[in-house]
Amino acid sequence: MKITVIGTGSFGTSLAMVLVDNGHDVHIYGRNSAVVDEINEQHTNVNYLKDVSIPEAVKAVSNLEDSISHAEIIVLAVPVKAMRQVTREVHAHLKAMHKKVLLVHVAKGLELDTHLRVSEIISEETDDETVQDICVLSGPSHAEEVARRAPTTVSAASIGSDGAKVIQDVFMTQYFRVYHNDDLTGVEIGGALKNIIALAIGVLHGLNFGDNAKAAIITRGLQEIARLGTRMGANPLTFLGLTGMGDLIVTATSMHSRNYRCGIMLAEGRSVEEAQQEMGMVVEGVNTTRAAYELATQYEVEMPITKVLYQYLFEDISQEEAFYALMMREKTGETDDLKEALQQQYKEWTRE
Ligand SMILES: NC(=O)C1=CN([C@@H]2O[C@H](COP(=O)(O)OP(=O)(O)OC[C@H]3O[C@@H](n4cnc5c(N)ncnc54)[C@H](OP(=O)(O)O)[C@@H]3O)[C@@H](O)[C@H]2O)C=CC1
Ligand SMILES: O=C(CO)COP(=O)(O)O
Repeated sequence: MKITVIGTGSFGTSLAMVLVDNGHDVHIYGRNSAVVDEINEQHTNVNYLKDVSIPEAVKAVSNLEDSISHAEIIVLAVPVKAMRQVTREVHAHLKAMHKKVLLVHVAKGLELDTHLRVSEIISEETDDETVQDICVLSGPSHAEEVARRAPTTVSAASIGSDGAKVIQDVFMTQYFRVYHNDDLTGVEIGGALKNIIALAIGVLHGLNFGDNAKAAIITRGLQEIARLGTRMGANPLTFLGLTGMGDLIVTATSMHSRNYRCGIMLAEGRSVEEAQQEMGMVVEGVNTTRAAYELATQYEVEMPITKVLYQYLFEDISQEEAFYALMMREKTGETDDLKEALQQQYKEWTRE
């Protein structure tokens, strides 16, 4: 198929490689012409993927209109904060061309202010005349490992009933296994909120709090992700899958993760702005912590780790205060909320 990836960053580049390996005719659009030239001439993208040789079949382009006229499927691989503007531009070109495509995004975060999931942003900026379906591809998939063709598993979900299965076919290769999942909300919430927990674990690592504390934050973090997710309509089981526990493990335990590394930098004394600047790549967990904290307040869901990280990032609470707030909060049962969500889900299944 003819596919255009929008975004010549780390994940966009590695996905373009997967698609070329799978026999597709792939263009990758980048706004930075130096990166576009580097991909076409050197077959590298050193600022985003070190020691990676990009197949010559990946054709980089710097003209958005041309890249869209090429595509039957468009993969949006830009950060959440750019998603609305990029989608708006893509939609305008599609409209002018009287063209309809399948859209798939791979971004992991929530929009600041609106708190929307990425498929909801895309929905707002497109219509049925330009878009067949809106899909997400998400799961434990560090770009650095995908680009060296290391075995990777992800999930696809979509607004319509067909998109996810088309995306499963399009991306699936020997080393990149794709599942489909009918829980779009759960897939997007898991992918977005794991970045908060990875950032928090990075801080713990930097402060040398130890492995017990890391296990606690990963486990309790998954609980609070599931708590908010199920209140937003997600299936609780999704959080035990690739886009929940899977992505949380890969992000909260790996030096590939920008969120984890950003947490370490914060613990070493860098400001949020300095850490993001030094990273040179997107750290979605910062904005998503703010959005999730506000959503938790709106839905009246308890998210103690998200709240403490929010205060650490934006309100300057001390490490001691953060530690005390988590360890000495009111006593609770371990599985109470999740039990309720599972009972609710079970009622839905048995009604069907
Ligand atoms: N890296 C990973 O391992 C994974 C990342 N993701 C998710 O994918 C999304 C993208 O991440 P990733 O590729 O890593 O990010 P990077 O920071 O590596 O790259 C972002 C890319 O988006 C481009 N970009 C930013 N704003 C615009 C814009 N307005 N118009 C066009 N291009 C734009 C940047 O261009 P420029 O170079 O000019 O700044 C850059 O090429 C994130 O939401 C991330 O969470 C998901 C799974 C794995
Ligand atoms: O989502 C990722 C792996 O699945 C990458 O996480 P980071 O954005 O923290 O690097």
